[in-house]
Amino acid sequence: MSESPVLLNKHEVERLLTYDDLIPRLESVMGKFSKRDSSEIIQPVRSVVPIQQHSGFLGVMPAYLAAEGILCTKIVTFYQRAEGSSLPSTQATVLLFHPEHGHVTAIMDGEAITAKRTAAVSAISAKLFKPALSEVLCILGSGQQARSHYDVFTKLFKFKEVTSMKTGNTSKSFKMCFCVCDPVLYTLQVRVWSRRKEMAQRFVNDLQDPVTVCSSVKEAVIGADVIVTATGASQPILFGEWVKPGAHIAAVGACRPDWRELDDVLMREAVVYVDSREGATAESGDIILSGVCITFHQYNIADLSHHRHTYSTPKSLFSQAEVFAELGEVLNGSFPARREKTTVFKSLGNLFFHSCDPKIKNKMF
Ligand SMILES: NC(=O)C1=CN([C@@H]2O[C@H](COP(=O)(O)OP(=O)(O)OC[C@H]3O[C@@H](n4cnc5c(N)ncnc54)[C@H](O)[C@@H]3O)[C@@H](O)[C@H]2O)C=CC1
Ligand SMILES: O=C([O-])C1=[NH+]CCC1
Repeated sequence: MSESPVLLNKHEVERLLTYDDLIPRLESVMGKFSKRDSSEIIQPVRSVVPIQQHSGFLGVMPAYLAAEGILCTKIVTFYQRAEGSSLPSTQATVLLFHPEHGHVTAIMDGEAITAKRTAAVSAISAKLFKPALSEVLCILGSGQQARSHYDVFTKLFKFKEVTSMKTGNTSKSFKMCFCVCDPVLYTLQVRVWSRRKEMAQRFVNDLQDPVTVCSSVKEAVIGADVIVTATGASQPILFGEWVKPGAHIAAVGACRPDWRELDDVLMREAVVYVDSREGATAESGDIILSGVCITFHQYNIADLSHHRHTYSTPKSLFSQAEVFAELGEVLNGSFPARREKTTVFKSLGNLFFHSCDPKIKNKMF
């Protein structure tokens, strides 16, 4: 009989899964995933069961990494919760299997995995696409994802080095000036917006460093270099006309085909990157619904008497946003990072198997 599976609770997963390990591992597996070599990685688009009476969903996300001997699945539920609900809106469990014998070897809390994985992938997108000089980070939402994004973004991008300074600068964004021509360090300014201002205030109260609470999305995003959208919104909340040209948006919410966080203008004008092309086509309302509100199609149909007629039905004045590349395709060198443009990274969370990282596996044996 097979041994009992190892159980890893949220606290243990949080301790074992560090951003320092997670980020390079994710970069490597995303690059491999985008090569679609099924002898290396198999991960189909997740299956999702709607739980209509309770505004929720159950997702099953299996994956197999042959070379690393990782066979696993995440089981996740996500709900649209009322503001201030004490229940988490995303909950998950990750199961690891013995690839040869098929028994379960580990059962891990997936909430911490989901929070850290998602934020780490967004941070990788920001490393690749954010403007070279990024001083203002804006976070829309104040929940679990907002917090993990705050943690990793401020860890990675807190201080920016400017090497070309000739004189000391008195601008308030500069924190220290060692001496003329030395690198100058300045603090990243962080702004946060949430539907209810007190929720944003509560978010900020838990943090060490100063963060500005904004009263509107517009106020929060104007002039921002990097914007994270991590809300449960199902209608656009971020409008392209407010977004600074060249900014980078990590769009984390709106993971259903009929949910959106970003408007058509932004989706059309930005260069759009995704975690998985198939996932984006099946699940991203920001992509699927962009440009479809005003539609007219013209097509010819041979009728029964063999005369061709032109039929007019709604046709797109604006076509659907196009996916430019997967993050993995940039990481593996197949597509460029168009940092000079406004960029959107539309995250759906299809990649999670990095969480079964060697440290967690070591813990099991
Ligand atoms: N891309 C990915 O890999 C993942 C995406 N998600 C999605 O990210 C979003 C945030 O997830 P969590 O932080 O776990 O949720 P949460 O419940 O902890 O936080 C949700 C935030 O969105 C706000 N919000 C809810 N409805 C809103 C609306 N209609 N308009 C504006 N703000 C609204 C809430 O005030 C709260 O600040 C959800 O849509 C979730 O499904 C979650 C996990 C992974
Ligand atoms: O990757 C994930 O676990 C999820 N993505 C969207 C909701 C849950």
